[in-house]
Amino acid sequence: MDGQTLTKAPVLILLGPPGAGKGTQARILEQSFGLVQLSTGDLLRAAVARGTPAGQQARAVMEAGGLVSDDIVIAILRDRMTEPDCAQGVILDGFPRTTVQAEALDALLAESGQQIDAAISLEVDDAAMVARISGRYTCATCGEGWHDQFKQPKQPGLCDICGGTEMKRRADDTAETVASRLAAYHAQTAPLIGYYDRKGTLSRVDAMGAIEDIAAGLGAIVARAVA
Ligand SMILES: Nc1ncnc2c1ncn2[C@@H]1O[C@H](COP(=O)(O)OP(=O)(O)O)[C@@H](O)[C@H]1O
Repeated sequence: MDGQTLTKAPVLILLGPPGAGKGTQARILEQSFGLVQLSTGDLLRAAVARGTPAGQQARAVMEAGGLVSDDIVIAILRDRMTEPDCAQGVILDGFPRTTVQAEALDALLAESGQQIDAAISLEVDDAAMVARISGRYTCATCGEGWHDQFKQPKQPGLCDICGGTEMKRRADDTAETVASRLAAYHAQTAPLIGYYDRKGTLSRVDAMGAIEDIAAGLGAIVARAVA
C-alpha cells in the first residue's frame, strides 16, 4: 500500500467488456489501496490448469468465449472471498457477469453485513478492444500485463517488474474468440450497468485514454467510495 489510508474494507466492482483494462486497473488499485484483486477469469484459469472438476467443465466454454455457468463461478468466488486476506477489501474483476451472479454477490455480502461500495464501468469502444486484446500478453512470473503496441517492457521479453523472461498469451485472446466474448458481454453483462445505477453505486470512467489517466480517475472514485 503506498500512502492511501482506508477507513473500512471496501468491496469494489470493475465492469467493462473484455479488453477494457479491468485487470490492469485492478492491479493498480490493489497496489494503491491495499485491496485484493479477485479475478474470476484468473481463478477459472487456475482451476483449468489444476484439472479440478470445475476447471474441466469450464475449459471448453472459456475457449469458445462463452460464459461459464453461474453455479461454478459463484462457488469459486465464494470460496476465495472467505480467505482471510479478503478482509482488507476486494476489487472484483470479471465478476459479477450476469444478474444471477450480481444477486448472489449481494446475498453473500449481506451475510457479513457488507455491501458494494462502488461499481465502476470502464467505458470503451468495442472496435478498439480487438486490437487491445490481440496484442496483449503477461509475465508468467509476476502476472504483469504487457502489450505489443501500448505497453512494452524496456527490453523485449524481459519483465521490468520482476525480471522474468517467460511471457505468455491467453488461449482465448484470438480474434474469433474475442467476438464471442464481446457478444456475451453485451447480452449478459452490460445490463448490470443499469442494475448498479438503480442501486446508486455506479460510476462511469472513460477507459479509452492512457493507463495512468484512467488509473487517476478510478483512484479518485475509489477514494471517495471508501472514505
Ligand atoms: N463471472 C464470470 N462468469 C462466467 N464466466 C466467467 C466469469 N469470469 C470469467 N469467466 C470466463 O473466463 C473467461 C475469461 O475471463 P477474464 O479473464 O475475466 O477475461 P476478459 O474480461 O478479458 O474476458 C471468460 O470469457 C469466461 O469464459
